[in-house]
Amino acid sequence: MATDFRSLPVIDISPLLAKCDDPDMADDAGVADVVRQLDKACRDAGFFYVIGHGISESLMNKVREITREFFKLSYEEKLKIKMTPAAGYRGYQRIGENVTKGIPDIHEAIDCYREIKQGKYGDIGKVMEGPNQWPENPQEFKELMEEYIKLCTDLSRKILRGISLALTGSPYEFEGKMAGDPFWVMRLIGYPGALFANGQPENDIGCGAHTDYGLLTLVNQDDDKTALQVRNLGGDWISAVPIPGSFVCNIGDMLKILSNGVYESTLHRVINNSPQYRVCVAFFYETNFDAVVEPLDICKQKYPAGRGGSQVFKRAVYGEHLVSKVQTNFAITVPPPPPPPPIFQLTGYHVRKGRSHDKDSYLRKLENQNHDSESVDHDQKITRSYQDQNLHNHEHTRSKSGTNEVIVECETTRENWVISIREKLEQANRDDDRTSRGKLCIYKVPHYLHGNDNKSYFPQTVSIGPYHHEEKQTLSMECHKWRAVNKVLKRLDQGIDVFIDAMTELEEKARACYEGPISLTSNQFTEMLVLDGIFVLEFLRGVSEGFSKLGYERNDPVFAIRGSMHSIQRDMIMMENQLPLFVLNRLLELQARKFIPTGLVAQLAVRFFNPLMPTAETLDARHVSVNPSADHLGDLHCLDVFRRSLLFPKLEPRSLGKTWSWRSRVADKRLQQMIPNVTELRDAGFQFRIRKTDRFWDIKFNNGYLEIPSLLIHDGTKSLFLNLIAFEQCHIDSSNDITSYIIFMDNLIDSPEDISYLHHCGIIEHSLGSNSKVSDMFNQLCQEVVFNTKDTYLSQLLIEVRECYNQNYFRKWNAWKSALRHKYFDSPWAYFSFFAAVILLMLTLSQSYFAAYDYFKPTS
Ligand SMILES: N=C(N)NCCCC[C@H](N)C(=O)O
Ligand SMILES: O=C(O)CCC(=O)C(=O)O
Ligand SMILES: [Fe+2]
Repeated sequence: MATDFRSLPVIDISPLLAKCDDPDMADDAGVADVVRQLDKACRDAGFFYVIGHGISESLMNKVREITREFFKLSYEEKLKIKMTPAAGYRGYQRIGENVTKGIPDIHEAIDCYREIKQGKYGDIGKVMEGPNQWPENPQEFKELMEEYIKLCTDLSRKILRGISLALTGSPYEFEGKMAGDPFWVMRLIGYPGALFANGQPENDIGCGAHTDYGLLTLVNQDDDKTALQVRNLGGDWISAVPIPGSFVCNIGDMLKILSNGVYESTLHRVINNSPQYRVCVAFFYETNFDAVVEPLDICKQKYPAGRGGSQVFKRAVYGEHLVSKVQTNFAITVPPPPPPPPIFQLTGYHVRKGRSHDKDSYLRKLENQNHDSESVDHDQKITRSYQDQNLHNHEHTRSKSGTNEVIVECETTRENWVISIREKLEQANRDDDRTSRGKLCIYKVPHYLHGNDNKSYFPQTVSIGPYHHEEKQTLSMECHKWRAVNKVLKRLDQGIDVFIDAMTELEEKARACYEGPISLTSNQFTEMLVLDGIFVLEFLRGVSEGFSKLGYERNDPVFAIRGSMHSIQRDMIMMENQLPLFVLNRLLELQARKFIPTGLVAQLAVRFFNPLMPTAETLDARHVSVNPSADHLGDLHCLDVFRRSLLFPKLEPRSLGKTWSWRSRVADKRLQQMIPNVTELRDAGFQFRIRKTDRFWDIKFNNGYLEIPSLLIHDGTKSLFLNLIAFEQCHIDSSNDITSYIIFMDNLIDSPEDISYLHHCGIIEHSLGSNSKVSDMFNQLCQEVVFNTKDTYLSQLLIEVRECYNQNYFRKWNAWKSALRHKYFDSPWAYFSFFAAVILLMLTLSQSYFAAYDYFKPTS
């Protein structure tokens, strides 16, 4: 049971070692003293330093140095002993491949395990069978390690004799059937040095909070970097500051069970804040592989004191525990479940111009700087804060003890209980996320909408997603997709497996986003996700960061701002040509090897599609610098992101979901004519004025003036509008704001003259060649659209315009003016006589005035 320790005790175990082959060792005063210290350390912290252990400091150093030498080798070299499930999870694991609580650890490692004779432990053991993979370089690696393992095995057994005594047992409780044939694990670990942001270390989680699995761990760590942290009862992380020549020794899950929870397997983690690469060699001494581990009898009875009844900790089979841990650790076999949402404060990268390369260079550095402590970048502007994972093991089990069923609680404090509940909630959240069906959001354009307009709805250059997979017109782009994947892998110096595995995990969820059956097989679908996803991301990033930064030539036929960019952009916005955003997010995350803020992909997409914006105003800085996590939650795909950015800042929601009423929901164009066209309105005295705003939908009506923001129409606008409308039509949770706007404009525009006048007012700019093309376009846009004329953000405005028009308000005024003009002022003479009459009238009036004045004037 952990306490609120602030430091870890140092125990000189030499008196124990001196006597540890003597069955009566307990009688020795020196041994008794060590045993007392061990007992206290194991109860209070579950962690302690061991000195006087008999393994020479020079051997400890040598083991770390040779490990450091290995990690300095090229990836190519290191991957010669790559860890795979087929190799029994033995061998080299790259940075980020090990996963703790769903989060990739920023370390690389070699795992070695005691050899398992074929078939010795049946199916469970089979998973971990196979010889250890030792590197050829550095030389004598294997010999040195094997000697070290022997010494550590020996030392661990001896320390455990002391711990046996501390639990008031014989010295040999951890021998015989429990641990007489002990399994062991050795993990050689390298943690990249921290990068610095504004002089502050970046706090990469080298290894997330965890407990060790077996009996006892011996940590041999670098002397000059403080990185290992141990969690105390209050939740504070206490650093295990290195003591040269010592081992940091801690208790694993099996010893916790054996001791019936008296000794804690304490939560710990690693954060390397030093700019230098850190090496740690962890030796894990375990029980027998097939041991059924349950509390020792001596512990069942006596511990924990103070509570009635025998309290029995849940039992476990060590081999099963290990295998399940190894498999969830290893990202490649069992991909990490989606992490609990990290809290990100992100400034600087991808978001603001000029710093967009930061993240990429950060990653490159992460891998390159390993051994090069000089290359600390003080120019980073990345700040992050991971949500503290207060995850803690807690077990609450029922077990049979004689005939009485005893409810057992091992963590008694309320705090730990609360922590365990939180952990379960988080786990459920992750499971939910992993298994949940994706939400239907990518539709095929309904036949009634697309008619024969394939060009507007179907990709012409590049197919993204399953609907147009490998269609003839898009085939020539396929080789460029492969080229993009190669480029990414080369940049990351990484294999394709991670991407394939991640997409395999997302397959089901991704499939569920698409409407209707998809003919691709599982492999084809997954391959498509990898290929298309990486391709899309290269474009999004290329536009934001510069294609040359991503390693493409200036004259690349595809990955360049010129070239086929224009048509690719148009294809990538189509409704049938989408990938779920979570697929893109995951792929970007894998490239970043860490979590990226929700919304980063969306921001990249907003930039990428900016040229399609139908406004003359350029994108306001607000659009891209909004807090990424806040504004893009729930984004579905690129078309959805673009649509939302068009509506930014958000329109007030009018009603929940779509309302349905047969009377007002129409697809008949005549009934959709809610207001007259420009010519008619002008005749009725309405006036038009451009409205200065970057919200292109923000139309106002004041005193006879219709104020409309400028609209920029180019040759991609038709397809863009059609796809936006199609999405709003298909997606039940989407508002109909864009459709409303387009129907409104369609109402106004019937003829080229309408366009001509709107252009005259500055409201419409276009590059289609003739006004009639523009009016034709508008007249085709909403042909078959089903639209609720009452459910639009423009409802109020439409009512007012219609009322004014119907009451002839402006027309009456207008009619009066023109009647006057026509009747009385039809010639210059009419004006002349009018003015002559006015002057005569004024003269007459003044004459009358002076006459009256004379009459009444008082005589002086
Ligand atoms: N005991 C061993 N092998 N140490 C490595 C542990 C790293 C934590 C592990 N990923 C976890 O999730 O538990
Ligand atoms: O790197 C360290 O100091 C400890 C590593 C560790 O806790 C582990 O691998 O289990
Ligand atoms: Fe550990």
